[in-house]
Amino acid sequence: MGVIEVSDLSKHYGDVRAVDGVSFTVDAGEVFGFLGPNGAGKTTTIRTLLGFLEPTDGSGTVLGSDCTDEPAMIEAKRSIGYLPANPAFEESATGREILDLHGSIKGESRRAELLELFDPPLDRRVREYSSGNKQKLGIIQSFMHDPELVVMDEPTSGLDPLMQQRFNEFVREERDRGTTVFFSSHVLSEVRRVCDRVAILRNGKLVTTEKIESLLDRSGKFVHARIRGRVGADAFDGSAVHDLERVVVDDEDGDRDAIDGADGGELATVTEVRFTYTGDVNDLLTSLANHDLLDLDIEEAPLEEVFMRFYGAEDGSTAEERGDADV
Ligand SMILES: Nc1ncnc2c1ncn2[C@@H]1O[C@H](COP(=O)(O)OP(=O)(O)OP(=O)(O)O)[C@@H](O)[C@H]1O
Repeated sequence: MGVIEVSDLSKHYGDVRAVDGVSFTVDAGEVFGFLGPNGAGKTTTIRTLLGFLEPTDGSGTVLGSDCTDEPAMIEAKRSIGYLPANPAFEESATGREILDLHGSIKGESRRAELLELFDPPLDRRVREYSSGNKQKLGIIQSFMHDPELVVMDEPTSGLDPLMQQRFNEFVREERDRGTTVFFSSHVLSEVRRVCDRVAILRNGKLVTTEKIESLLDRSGKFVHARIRGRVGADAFDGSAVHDLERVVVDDEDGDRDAIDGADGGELATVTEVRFTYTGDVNDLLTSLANHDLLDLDIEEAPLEEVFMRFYGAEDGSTAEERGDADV
């Protein structure tokens, strides 16, 4: 049995189908990313699973407890850590008082260790906290009783890049200790570093559940190259190249400074190409090696691109289903 099991779960607010027939399973010891754009239904799913909202239809269990069974959920929550989106701590309390309170209810065996990693100003009142410090307090609060499962709603919002990196390392170590982690995000680059699997939600429906590597393989790389000389549109042709943009910049006035990086005594011409690449990366490097490169960037395609490529249409049909040529 999965640590979280969701079967045909729906939650409607009047006419709004916030969650609409969603099914997935989170296995013990995995880091599972719950991805989707704003308004996709991530928070509603999480709050329903934790028993804060009544499902309209379908079912969910967390650590074996039915999410609609209040006494069972109270018991299960001893072994669950939860970090809501925008945690609402008592504003007049200090961080220390908040941790003391949570510790007295659920336990705090890992408090000191967590405070070494995430260090909010404990003696200040929460109303004076920055959003990043609130988030750090929330992370400590959700892990300090050493739960089996931690559920987090957009955990890195408000954290600076260094803290985000520390959080990612921490989550990987947690997985190695056997903790199951389920967290929502709308940023693929954020989850790709830590997740084993992801589910992608759109308009309340699940569009895919898959291993992060296979999603990244399918979504491809974003390539941006600056090439000395004039390069024809056919130089980067082929079924693995998508959304090719090519700009040729001629330095007709002989003003060499106009083209950054194009040096030498001759008139400079530079071709800039940008495209998404979904083929074998060795083939990409072979074709790039045929050119005199001035600069090259290759990075993971951003989630927005992945959405557009696979789930772009408003009706939820994928480009593949619509038979778009450029897939
Ligand atoms: N209490 C409510 N009453 C009516 N509609 C609601 C309510 N809460 C959420 N919704 C709607 O349900 C849909 C899903 O919202 P939800 O907050 O679950 O999405 P989300 O994926 O968590 O978004 P975000 O990334 O912006 O937090 C949205 O259309 C939202 O407007």
